[in-house]
Amino acid sequence: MTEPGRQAVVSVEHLSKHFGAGSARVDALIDINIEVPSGQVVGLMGPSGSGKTTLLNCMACILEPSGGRLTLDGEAVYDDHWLKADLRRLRLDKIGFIFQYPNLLPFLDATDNVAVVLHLAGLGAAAAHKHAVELLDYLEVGHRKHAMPAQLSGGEAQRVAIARALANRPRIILADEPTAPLDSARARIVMDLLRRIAIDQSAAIIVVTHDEMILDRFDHIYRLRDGRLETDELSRAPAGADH
Ligand SMILES: Nc1ncnc2c1ncn2[C@@H]1O[C@H](COP(=O)(O)OP(=O)(O)OP(=O)(O)O)[C@@H](O)[C@H]1O
Repeated sequence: MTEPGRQAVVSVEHLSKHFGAGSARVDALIDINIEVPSGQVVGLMGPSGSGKTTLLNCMACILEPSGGRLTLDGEAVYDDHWLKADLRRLRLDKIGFIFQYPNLLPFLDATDNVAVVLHLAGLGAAAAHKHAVELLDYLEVGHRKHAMPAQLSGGEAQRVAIARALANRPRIILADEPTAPLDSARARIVMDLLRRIAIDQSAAIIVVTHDEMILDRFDHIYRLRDGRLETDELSRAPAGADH
């Protein structure tokens, strides 16, 4: 929930999404309302088929909602239709993506996996390399900067992927099961890094997860069931308060 006077970085109002029509119609999202302020990491949970990925894809402007409103970083982007012509640009400017598997380029070392994105974003090669090393240090994986993806552990590879997702300094980070392949200790390290990023970058981070071991790492948990948000949203103490 957004505290008074604190602007939501992600605001979803009365959002709906259906697929198909007539007897084949599936109501994947029904009247969803979510607000995520800066500095918060929120979880999106629910059984298989409850609408988590559909909601994440709508927030990412990858999937067009069927109705409602979506505001990202103070900009209205959807109000019963897209309000922005260039959704690709919007994604590049505002959103970082983290996936279940890091999807690193196997023929580039850790540094170049990050630098290539910075270079695509317009930095010169030397500046991209320097900033890539800074990002790897920030993600506490700087000591592996010369390692090839095949030489990285699952947790290290995910941290390199997170460094890559930060290349455009996004205010919004959307993560789809980022800790699924990790053991509990590594999952907690990744979640603690996401928290640090949310605070340092005034970002809003939304994590789809089934991982019960990281529940205490979220500021809020939103639970979906059959396309609806359950009303008994669990409010958690800010992570870090008790450890
Ligand atoms: N492209 C599509 N066409 C038709 N139906 C779809 C499509 N995408 C999703 N659905 C349906 O929408 C509902 C929500 O699916 P969604 O993938 O968002 O669930 P989920 O909670 O992410 O599930 P999981 O945990 O298994 O990934 C499901 O009934 C699914 O079958």
